Amino acid sequence: MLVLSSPSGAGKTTLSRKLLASDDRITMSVSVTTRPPRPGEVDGKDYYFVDVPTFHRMRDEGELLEHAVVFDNLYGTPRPAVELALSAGRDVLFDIDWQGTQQLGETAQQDLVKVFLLPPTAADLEQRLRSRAQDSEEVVHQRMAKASDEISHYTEYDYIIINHEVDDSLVKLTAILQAERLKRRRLTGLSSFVKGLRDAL
Ligand SMILES: Nc1nc2c(ncn2[C@@H]2O[C@H](COP(=O)(O)OP(=O)(O)O)[C@@H](O)[C@H]2O)c(=O)[nH]1
Ligand SMILES: Nc1ncnc2c1ncn2[C@@H]1O[C@H](COP(=O)(O)OP(=O)(O)O)[C@@H](O)[C@H]1O
Repeated sequence: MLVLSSPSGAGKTTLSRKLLASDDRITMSVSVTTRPPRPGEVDGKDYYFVDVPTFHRMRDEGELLEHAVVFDNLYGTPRPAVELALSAGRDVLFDIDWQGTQQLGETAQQDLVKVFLLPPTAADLEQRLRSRAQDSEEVVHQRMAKASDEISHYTEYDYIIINHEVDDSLVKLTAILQAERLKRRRLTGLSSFVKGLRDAL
């Protein structure tokens, strides 16, 4: 389970799309949210857009692996898709905030790799939020105001990427993923492979 968190606008969505396009062993976890869709966002692809009662029902029936309030909206990770992907041996990428990351860590610390993305400067962050051109001035202000609080959680993450240039950040994220996949405890079938090797020697 690879988690990518950052203050809004640092580039999580952009980097996630690039990783998904370049690695066929990882699946995106599509969250549910009560936030209204932005122009161009597709239901079931970017998010599952639901109303508040539907979100509450999913939460109450245990259908969410984690959930949190972010910028006055509800967000959560549907459990079945994640469990299905993991049991099929796939990796899962999460674009979730620090609250959700903490909740995943409570049950799956060993299976979690946590990456925090930082903007190079405050001015870059503001410019990226504006360049997305999908949020109102008020929403941009609200997100800038929250950025410092979000960033304060960077110490809870395993890896930090300062997102200067997207392709360079992708190289770094891919390196993290490859190294984590090679951790001895994550290599299924390793002991029988080594046994076979040793028996042949
Ligand atoms: N805990 C949690 N956070 C989420 C989830 N989905 C998205 N988020 C976070 O909610 C925040 C706002 O997301 P969004 O409205 O798409 O805005 P953006 O980050 O500016 O693109 C971001 O920090 C996301 O990482 C989720 O399922 N659970
Ligand atoms: N490394 C980067 N350099 C310049 N612009 C970027 C970079 N990464 C993302 N952006 C732009 O910044 C805006 C916000 O990026 P996005 O991926 O939506 O952020 P997040 O998902 O973290 O809120 C988008 O317009 C995106 O094209």
